[in-house]
Amino acid sequence: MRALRRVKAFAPATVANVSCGFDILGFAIEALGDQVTVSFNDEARLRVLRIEGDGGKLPLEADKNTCAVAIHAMLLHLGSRQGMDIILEKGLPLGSGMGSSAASAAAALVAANVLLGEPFTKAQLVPFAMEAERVACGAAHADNVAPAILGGFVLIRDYHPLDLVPLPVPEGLYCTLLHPHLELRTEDARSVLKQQVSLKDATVQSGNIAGLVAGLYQNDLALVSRSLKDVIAEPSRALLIPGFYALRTAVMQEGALGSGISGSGPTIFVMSPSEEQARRVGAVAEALYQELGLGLDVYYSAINRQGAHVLETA
Ligand SMILES: Nc1ncnc2c1ncn2[C@@H]1O[C@H](COP(=O)(O)OP(=O)(O)OP(=O)(O)O)[C@@H](O)[C@H]1O
Ligand SMILES: N[C@@H](CCO)C(=O)O
Repeated sequence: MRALRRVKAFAPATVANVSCGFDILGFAIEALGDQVTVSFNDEARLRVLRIEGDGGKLPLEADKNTCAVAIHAMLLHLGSRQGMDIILEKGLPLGSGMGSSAASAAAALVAANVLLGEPFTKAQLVPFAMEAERVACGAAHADNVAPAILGGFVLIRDYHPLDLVPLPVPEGLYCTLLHPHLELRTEDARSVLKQQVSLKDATVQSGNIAGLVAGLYQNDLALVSRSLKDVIAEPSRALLIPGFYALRTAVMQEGALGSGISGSGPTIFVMSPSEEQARRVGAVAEALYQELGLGLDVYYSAINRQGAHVLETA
């Protein structure tokens, strides 16, 4: 078989935390994502040749761009000095809470892995993408990169050692993503979190994460709905998102299953039992934000079950 010279891959946006699963749960969405093309070079180094769609905001330096940082971690593990060129087509808004840095790293890893003849399974790529998250936001959290690579819902049962548990996706589950026109850096949104949790809050949060996982397994959307609550991160972060609680009230009145901050925000995710319901929720949210005089982008999406995948090879 002829060796590959170039691989282009896509990785989806992701919703991390999913309310009660701070740093330990995330899911992938269909609506948008990043594309990365990786090819060999003879320079024995990684080069980010071009970035499109970022408005010139992202770094081309290989030690700062999450595509190159992730591939570097992978090559280091292999003991390889192979040079690669990277082109990033950014489909995700920056600092949105939709796993922008993770999508770049995930797409780059899947492309580079295929280029190298697939020395790694998809799950084995996750630790390399976590190194990219460390560079992007100061914390090597896996709740965006794991679902971006694997698709669906992924639970991070433990980080030491990393124990990933893919979870079932209930039929009909649909997501509305409400992206207010502001940028919130994950690093800043992590800095507002309290470092101590009360026993009472730990108990409430444990009940909800267990309920959410059980709801996904049992295809029980009522249980999913009751479990979409966060008493740990949301109370501190909601203050950074204008209209957060008004939006929650409005979408719940419209029949949503639940809502929460997507990752570190400012995007708010809303879960619905059908696409039709998700669209009604979006319309209500748009009207409310218009009333508040604020800008809002709305995305509708099923849960992405495939995760990062190859688009083209040459
Ligand atoms: N390819 C990339 N290389 C380097 N930095 C990136 C890349 N893509 C995004 N970033 C930056 O990484 C930082 C952290 O991004 P981050 O993924 O935290 O944003 P986000 O979309 O808000 O996601 P989330 O809150 O879900 O983690 C942002 O400042 C963003 O501009
Ligand atoms: N779990 C991370 C996700 C960031 O997208 C956080 O909440 O900071």
